[in-house]
Amino acid sequence: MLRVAVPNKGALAQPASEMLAEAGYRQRHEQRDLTVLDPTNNVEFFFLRPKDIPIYVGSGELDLGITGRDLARESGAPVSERLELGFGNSTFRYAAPAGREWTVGDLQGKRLATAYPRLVGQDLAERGITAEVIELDGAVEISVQLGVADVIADVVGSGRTLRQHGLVAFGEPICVSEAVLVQQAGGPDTPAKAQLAARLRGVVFAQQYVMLDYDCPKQLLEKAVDLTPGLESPTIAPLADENWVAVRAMVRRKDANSIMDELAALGAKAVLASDIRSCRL
Ligand SMILES: Nc1ncnc2c1ncn2[C@@H]1O[C@H](COP(=O)(O)OP(=O)(O)OP(=O)(O)O)[C@@H](O)[C@H]1O
Ligand SMILES: O=P(O)(O)OC[C@H]1O[C@H](OP(=O)(O)OP(=O)(O)O)[C@H](O)[C@@H]1O
Ligand SMILES: [Mg+2]
Repeated sequence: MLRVAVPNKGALAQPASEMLAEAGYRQRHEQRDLTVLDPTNNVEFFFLRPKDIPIYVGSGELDLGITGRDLARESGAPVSERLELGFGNSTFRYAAPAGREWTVGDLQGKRLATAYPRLVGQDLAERGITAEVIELDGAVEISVQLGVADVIADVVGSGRTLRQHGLVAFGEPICVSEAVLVQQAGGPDTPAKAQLAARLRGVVFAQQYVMLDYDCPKQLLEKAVDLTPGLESPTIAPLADENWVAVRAMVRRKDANSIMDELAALGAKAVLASDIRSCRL
């Protein structure tokens, strides 16, 4: 039976479970459940703190886990990334009170609060900077206001929390993070691990694309196909009106609207975009 760790709380919990459900796996209905058995797929899911997941996976007790890249690096556990999952996107950055220009050199001798002491310690050491690292568990942005720190290093998503507390980020991000599927570094690969990864890859990929359908006058087909080459090549189907064809092709979600604009300008009609839920390529 494949044993898989899933975040039980926090920013990754819901999207991780939704992605697994989309990939056909049974997920918990009760927020407090710590395990769910999926006998159909021969998988047992363990709902754990995202910070602890690299420890379980790195030790080999669990086969795969979903966590943040930043947390995996912070843990120091021997895990490797198998797949980027495209949610939980954040940067891990230094921040300090707004109102002056900060540079990383200004960190020298400061009191620096963080929930990621290992990542920060490594970064400071690489830069040859000495600072007093104050380890907190969360709500790090408020520590400056409360007087226990001069600067912080923390996760930035939208940047709203920093702004709310009068802080500005500075320096290059220490880590650019997203949710990742991790496995034990150098651990054995098995068909069961590969199957779960392939199913998730199908969902991740599907989320990055939409399916475009449109009607195209035959004489414009070549130009239209240039705009929508699809993965292999687009499907072209005849219409009752022999001067027109129906075209179907996958396009990147981020490009979909501009391609639709161009198709409409070209003379295509009934240009439709629809979601793809999963795929195998
Ligand atoms: N606001 C956010 N936007 C994007 N990603 C985020 C955000 N907050 C956290 N993350 C990411 O989610 C992952 C887990 O962080 P999270 O804050 O959920 O865990 P935690 O701090 O251990 O739990 P909790 O906040 O519930 O105590 C990390 O990889 C982090 O980078
Ligand atoms: O840039 P934003 O979109 O505002 O998000 C960033 C905030 O979100 C996370 O906090 P979380 O809710 O996990 O609380 P925590 O600090 O207690 O972990 C993170 O630690 C930041 O504080
Ligand atoms: Mg948090």
